[in-house]
Amino acid sequence: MPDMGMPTSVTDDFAVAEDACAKINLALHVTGQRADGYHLLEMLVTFARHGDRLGFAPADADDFTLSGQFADVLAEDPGTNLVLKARDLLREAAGGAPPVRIHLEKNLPVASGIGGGSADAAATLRGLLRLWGVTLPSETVAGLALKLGADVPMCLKSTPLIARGIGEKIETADTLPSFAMVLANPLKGVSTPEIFRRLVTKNNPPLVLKKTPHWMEAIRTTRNDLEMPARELVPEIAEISNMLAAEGALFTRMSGSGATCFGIFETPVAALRAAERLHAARPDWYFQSTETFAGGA
Ligand SMILES: C[C@@](CO)(OP(=O)(O)O)[C@H](O)COP(=O)(O)OP(=O)(O)OC[C@H]1O[C@@H](n2ccc(N)nc2=O)[C@H](O)[C@@H]1O
Ligand SMILES: Nc1ncnc2c1ncn2[C@@H]1O[C@H](COP(=O)(O)OP(=O)(O)O)[C@@H](O)[C@H]1O
Repeated sequence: MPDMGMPTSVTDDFAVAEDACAKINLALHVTGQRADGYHLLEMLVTFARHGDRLGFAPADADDFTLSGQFADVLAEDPGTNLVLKARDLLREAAGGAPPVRIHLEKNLPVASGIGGGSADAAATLRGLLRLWGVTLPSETVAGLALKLGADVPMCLKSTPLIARGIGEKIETADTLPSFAMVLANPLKGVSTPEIFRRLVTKNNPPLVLKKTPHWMEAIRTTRNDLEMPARELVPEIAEISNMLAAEGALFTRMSGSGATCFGIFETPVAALRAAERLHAARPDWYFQSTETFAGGA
């Protein structure tokens, strides 16, 4: 059932717990391409209260367990989980660290444009730094994050921001307000490289945010350049966006490379009611009401 935030979790019993909040690309402009093929991006990004949840505790031997709505997808191949990559990378950077038990409650759909894997990797870095009592320079931690994925440095911050490059050049967006939102996904995984391959124009106009106190106005003038190729690949993206709009969303857009779309609603109650109705109409799809964090907190 849709809810407004983080429910109680099995991870609450762990020595250290961390939220891995969903990343929402409010805007994503593709402005060029690097020599190595990676695309240059300019993004306005915020984070939702809803997300995965991780627990960390001392143990006799390393251990990793999974639970949650979307655990099954990852349970097939736990050894390749980004959580373990983050653990191993941090342990190496710290010059060794004791065994640890990690639990991941997987509430976010996988490969869905809201950066669940990146948020889990970032939460692992934050959680293990705390559990192990390790202090590293912030640039070192940011470097480890970027090694784990382009979105991981942003997820490390989990606060509204503008990111450039491939996501590593970050400035906080301190005046961005909180939004009441419904996340909607037809539960069709989307391959990020495939969406980038389908891009026709790679030198689109940059992200220009009008200096206005009305952020919704500013966001309306921006784009997600990956939405058109994603719609061609997954027709349900158009359908689910129309469903959000029909439920009263003030604004809808796809996040990242999809297929998750978000609808911004007037109030948290309006978002909750919309998610309930959408869930009743399509119980096989994913609808989640949530609120995003305000900047400058
Ligand atoms: C599009 C974004 C926007 O926040 O989010 P998601 O859709 O993943 O949530 C990210 O830039 C996703 O970055 P990242 O997390 O590194 O992408 P991956 O899934 O690892 O896919 C990597 C592949 O996608 C292509 N790729 C990715 C990022 C980028 N800036 N240019 C690219 O061309 C490359 O072919 C690369 O090998
Ligand atoms: N903890 C994790 N959560 C989600 N995906 C993971 C995780 N660890 C590894 N992956 C792999 O990373 C890929 C991208 O996942 P994800 O971060 O959910 O994508 P997106 O950024 O598009 O939402 C998936 O195909 C999955 O196999």
